[in-house]
Amino acid sequence: MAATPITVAVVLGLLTLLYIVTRKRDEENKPLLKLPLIGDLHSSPIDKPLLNWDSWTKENGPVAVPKLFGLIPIVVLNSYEAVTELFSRRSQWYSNRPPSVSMEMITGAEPGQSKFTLMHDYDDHLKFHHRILAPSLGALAAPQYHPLMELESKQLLFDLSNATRQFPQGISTETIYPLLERTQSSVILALHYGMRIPSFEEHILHEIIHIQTQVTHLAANPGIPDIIPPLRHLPAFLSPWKRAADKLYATQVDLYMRLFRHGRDSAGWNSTKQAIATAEKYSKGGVPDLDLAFTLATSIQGGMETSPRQLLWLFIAALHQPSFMARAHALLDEVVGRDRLPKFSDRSGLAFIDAIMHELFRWRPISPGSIPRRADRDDEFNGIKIKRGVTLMANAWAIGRDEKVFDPKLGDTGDFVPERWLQRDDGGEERLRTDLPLPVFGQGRRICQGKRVATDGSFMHVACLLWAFDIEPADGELVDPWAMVVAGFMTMPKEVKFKLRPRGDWVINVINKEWETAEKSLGKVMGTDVDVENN
Ligand code: HEM
Repeated sequence: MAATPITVAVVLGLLTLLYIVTRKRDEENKPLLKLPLIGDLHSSPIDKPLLNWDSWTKENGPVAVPKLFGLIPIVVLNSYEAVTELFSRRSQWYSNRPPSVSMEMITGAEPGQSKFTLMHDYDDHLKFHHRILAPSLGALAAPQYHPLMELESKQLLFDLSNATRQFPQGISTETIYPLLERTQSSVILALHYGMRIPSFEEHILHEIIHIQTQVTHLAANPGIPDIIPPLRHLPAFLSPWKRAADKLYATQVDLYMRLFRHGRDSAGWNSTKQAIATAEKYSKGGVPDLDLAFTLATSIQGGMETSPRQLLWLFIAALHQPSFMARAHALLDEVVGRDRLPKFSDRSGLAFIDAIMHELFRWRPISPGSIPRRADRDDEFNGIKIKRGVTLMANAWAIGRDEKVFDPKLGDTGDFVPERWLQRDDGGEERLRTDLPLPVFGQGRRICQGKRVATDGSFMHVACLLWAFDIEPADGELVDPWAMVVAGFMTMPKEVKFKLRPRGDWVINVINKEWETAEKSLGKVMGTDVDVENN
């Protein structure tokens, strides 16, 4: 039976009234309103949002308590010291996310129990799901997924070299983006489900992107039940939100279970098989397939949308401060040569390329406000009161510019200076610094579970792109490194046109030869069907 609009309006009105009255009666423990994952702090002004954050951080110091929409207090952590103290040292009180009714409703879950790892409360269930993910996203899995990343980088170069022939006068970031998106989607889907994405036109890719867009939209924009949580209890026939949430849940179950079965039944190692093996080993009563399917799906959400946007900033850095390119080219010629593409086995000799990748994540963190946390007790830091239940955001933009951590003597923190990530070891060799943070991945118990996959993949793509191409301004095009757009809770550069030129004929020859002869069967690329924890 469908409810009439009048019934819905009346029930809504009553519930709103009830909610306001109960809140007034219980001022002390009043629930905080649901926040969008990222609010208007960085989405205004629309044009250059982070320019605003820069001066705002300088004015406010290490911790600021602005009001979102002028109403809701939110604690913003602007220094490495503040985020380390709260999210790492006091992590038992700062490891939950702010409540999100929508994200629970679209996974058919109770409060705090969203089936997405990202939004679940930090309890035993979540710890166990982190445990399930760890072997397939960490160091043990790297030898399994490195050949996959090398393969996808080869296709990226092959696709890009074709595209550069089509656009000799200049190629735009909008033309390149789908090629980067295909590359990363193929890495993530092959890693998780043994499913390569050979072309951007693949139907399954668009099915996933379509669902992700709906989920990200809900995560970034509060719905009415987020503002009036009791609405979650309305039955579907009275609630348009419940009907929409149930529909999105059913669509997700169908998709994630199809992906899960594909992973379980396909040839070669992948994260689905690893998750099943890990769950069987460590759980007493077994883990339902649907739970595993959503846990794996959180990683595809986190993994597919992020890295391609981050990589676009490489082109902006190269156009804005091109001096690092000559050094990168000389190093790649010396270590890799001109007869083959870079491989992971070259990495120890390519510290400067690793430094470029790290600087990219610091200079233009694509999720500058990170993913929020909530305070689970009344607390105080540096004289600033933090009220229980309040939302906290780690300002990755400001933390990456914290001069107590990133020494400005090594380069202005506003500039793109890869050298800040290098130091000499006892033998005089230049090595990547491992003592500096990458704030874009968060910190403490809820740190990004896919950080290793993201940085390994980005290293390989940056090495291959710089090995193959010169990046130069297109005639008459000015590059503004501040020009960016906000997409969901991420930022990406505004469209810009530039020249992407193969560094010589040898580049095309090597790319064509390596792509033609590459092993593309995942059963072979991903190695044998093993539990990596037993290796
Ligand atoms: C450029 C790439 C990426 C960025 C910038 C990024 C950023 C983040 C951030 C900021 C968080 C929240 C951290 C916190 O609260 O402290 C997060 C969580 C997460 N990320 Fe990533 N991520 C990236 C790639 C990936 C990849 C490749 C995967 C998996 C293959 C992944 C899986 C996850 C998961 C499962 C969580 C949830 C952790 C939790 O809430 O307990 N991410 N990511």
